[in-house]
Amino acid sequence: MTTRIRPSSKRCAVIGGSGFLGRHLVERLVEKGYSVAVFDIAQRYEVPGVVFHQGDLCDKQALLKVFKDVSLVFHCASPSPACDDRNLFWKVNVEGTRTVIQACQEARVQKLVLTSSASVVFEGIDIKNGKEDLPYAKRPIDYYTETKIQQEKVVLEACSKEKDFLTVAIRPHGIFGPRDPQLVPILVDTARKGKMKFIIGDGTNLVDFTYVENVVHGHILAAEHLKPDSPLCGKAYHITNDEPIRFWDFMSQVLVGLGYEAPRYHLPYTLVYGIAMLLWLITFLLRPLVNIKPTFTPMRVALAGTHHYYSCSRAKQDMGYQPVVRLQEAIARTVASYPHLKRGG
Ligand SMILES: NC(=O)C1=CN([C@@H]2O[C@H](COP(=O)(O)OP(=O)(O)OC[C@H]3O[C@@H](n4cnc5c(N)ncnc54)[C@H](O)[C@@H]3O)[C@@H](O)[C@H]2O)C=CC1
Ligand SMILES: CC(C)=CCC[C@@H](C)[C@H]1CC[C@H]2C3=C(CC[C@]12C)[C@@]1(C)CCC(=O)C[C@@H]1CC3
Repeated sequence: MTTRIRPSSKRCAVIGGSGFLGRHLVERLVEKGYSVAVFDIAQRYEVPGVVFHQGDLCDKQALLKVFKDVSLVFHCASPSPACDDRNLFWKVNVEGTRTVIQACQEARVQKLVLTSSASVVFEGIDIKNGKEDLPYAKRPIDYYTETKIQQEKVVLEACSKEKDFLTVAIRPHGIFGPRDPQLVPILVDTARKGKMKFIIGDGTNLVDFTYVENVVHGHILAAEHLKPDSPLCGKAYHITNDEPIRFWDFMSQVLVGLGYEAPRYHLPYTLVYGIAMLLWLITFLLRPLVNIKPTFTPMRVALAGTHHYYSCSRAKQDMGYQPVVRLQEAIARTVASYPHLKRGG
């Protein structure tokens, strides 16, 4: 009989470690003394001591090479929500995640921490202080959400004390911070095109925007508290800044901080949502001929015009989570990190 020596609990791999969240996670893990391997389809930076492996998470053999002697895997890879490719989402988020689980089990990885999303329960209708027991969206607005739901289910169902394989899902919402390729760049691009003049709805809808360092903190706490006898096994956790803010106040603060004007004129929510649905249908029908990416997708309009904020009391209770950077400080740091996106810059 061969006995396998358990790898140190500080040997981990980060799938999607080249991405926005992944890179912040890698940097913090290194600071905390973890030995880190990154697995991603692209390598975009270098960190001393971190080993990069370029590969597709759908490739089990490639994963197995990286998981050798690893006890903990963070899975924070996904196609961008902006890509509207249903096949790619299913292949990577669902089938690929099944492959990640198989590779973890074959390599005898003990813990898998998935980056899920709070949007798994969002179907365009107000959510106020939503808890983790809300049902999954029955009619997900886009393919990203549809596949994030399946991905989370697959990961949580794989949790097994008998197999010595424990899983947990972190559900962040509206991650922002330095190097984010989505939120601030999309916002500035929209402002530069002169399309940020309008507020969708009455502008009072509250939303969670979560600073990336708080999301990273939640992931590491989850990994460290995930044990056979802990309540975390097979569960999902909201991680937010715990300071819901009006969507349009957040947008205005970032825009004004970067030298752009805040939106002022109101448009009715149902009108804009209807136009976004129509645009989506037209782009869908024209897709064999041209690939157009509209700024106003139904999901974006829903995010901009409804309440969607979540309670993170479960994370506070089970893993002692508290945000480490408050919202105003987080906005100031974020704005300061984008000098090249300033007006006239
Ligand atoms: N950014 C946000 O506001 C939120 C993000 N999330 C989740 O957080 C995770 C990370 O998101 P971000 O860092 O914002 O995205 P990102 O796009 O910056 O990073 C994703 C990374 O995954 C990699 N990747 C994609 N397909 C891959 C494949 N087949 N094999 C290996 N690597 C692959 C990409 O190269 C990229 O480096 C995702 O799972 C996303 O669903 C959840 C809630 C909110
Ligand atoms: C809270 C949350 C889940 C945020 C996720 C990030 C993005 C979905 C947003 C980042 C910039 C936002 C944005 C819009 C929608 C949501 C974002 C893409 C608009 C398109 C909404 C309609 C407008 O008037 C323009 C906005 C530009 C920025």
